[in-house]
Amino acid sequence: MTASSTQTAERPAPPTGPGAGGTTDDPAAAAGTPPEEHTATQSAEEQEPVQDAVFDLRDVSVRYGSFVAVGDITMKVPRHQVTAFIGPSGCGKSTLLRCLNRMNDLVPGASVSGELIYNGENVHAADVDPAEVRRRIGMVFQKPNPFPKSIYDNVAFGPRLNGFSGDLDSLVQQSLEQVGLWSEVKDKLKESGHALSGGQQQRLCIARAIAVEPDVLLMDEPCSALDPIATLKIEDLIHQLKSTYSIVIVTHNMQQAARVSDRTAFFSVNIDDHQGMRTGRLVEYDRTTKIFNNPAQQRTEDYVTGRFG
Ligand SMILES: Nc1ncnc2c1ncn2[C@@H]1O[C@H](COP(=O)(O)OP(=O)(O)OP(=O)(O)O)[C@@H](O)[C@H]1O
Repeated sequence: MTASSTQTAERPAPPTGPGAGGTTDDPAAAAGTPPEEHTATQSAEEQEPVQDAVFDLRDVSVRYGSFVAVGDITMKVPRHQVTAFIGPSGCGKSTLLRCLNRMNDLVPGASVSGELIYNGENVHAADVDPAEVRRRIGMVFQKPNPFPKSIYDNVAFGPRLNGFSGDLDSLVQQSLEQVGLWSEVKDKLKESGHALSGGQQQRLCIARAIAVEPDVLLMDEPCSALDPIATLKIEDLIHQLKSTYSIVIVTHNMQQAARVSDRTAFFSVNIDDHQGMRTGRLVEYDRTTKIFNNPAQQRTEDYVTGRFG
């Protein structure tokens, strides 16, 4: 039995959660629209403590110009576990994810306030090199994006850039083995990465990310362009990789969040009374079993049971 199927058996699928088939007094929720302006949020003290945190976010807000896309996020992300970010479209999941490795610095007009501590260091401090942050905190995107290079060169690209002086062939092999791709590609390493299937391309991108020996992997909807079989392979891979890396994944697929993650952060959108600004807020953050089986916030329950979003 695979790791992911074990998890699936232990964790009920989201639609069987506590609110499924239940009633609500909120007409907006009953109508399937989110009662955005009334979103209650969990206080930092109510969050399940994280003993060993790789990230410690303290009142982090992210703006595009004057627009606050996501506001006042306080949470600790555990080391060597999988943390899922879930929530309706536009609540700031990807924005927050991209801030963790300063990828959002590349977006014109984007700015961050608050403290985003990674292994005890503020990643936005003046003396921190964003390129080094991105080497230690790798990223895998929604759409597989191999470079227009050979399979070998895709994996070797980062180590070469970093001046890797060890045995590159071994490193490429190990990285491809870690993502379960070696046996499928070992006889065609010189062929283009684009000649692989979508699922293989995504595993190649993960191999490329881990070849530079990062500490953290950020994954932004890594399976949304894949078929169910390729998706299961990536989910199995995520289970294996978490013993080596801390992983944060954005997903729209709640069953996937339930299957792969140890902790889940549910975000939603609040509408500012005066300006009508739609700002993403962290509604609830806890162990995944709690979020899907017994959430503290009504809005979380409405979301995970499919009542809105
Ligand atoms: N480059 C940008 N410039 C201005 N606003 C942006 C930019 N990128 C995102 N936004 C806005 O920030 C808010 C959060 O967007 P983000 O993509 O982070 O949300 P999300 O929860 O990941 O959404 P989805 O699930 O649809 O991908 C949205 O209102 C979005 O329109």
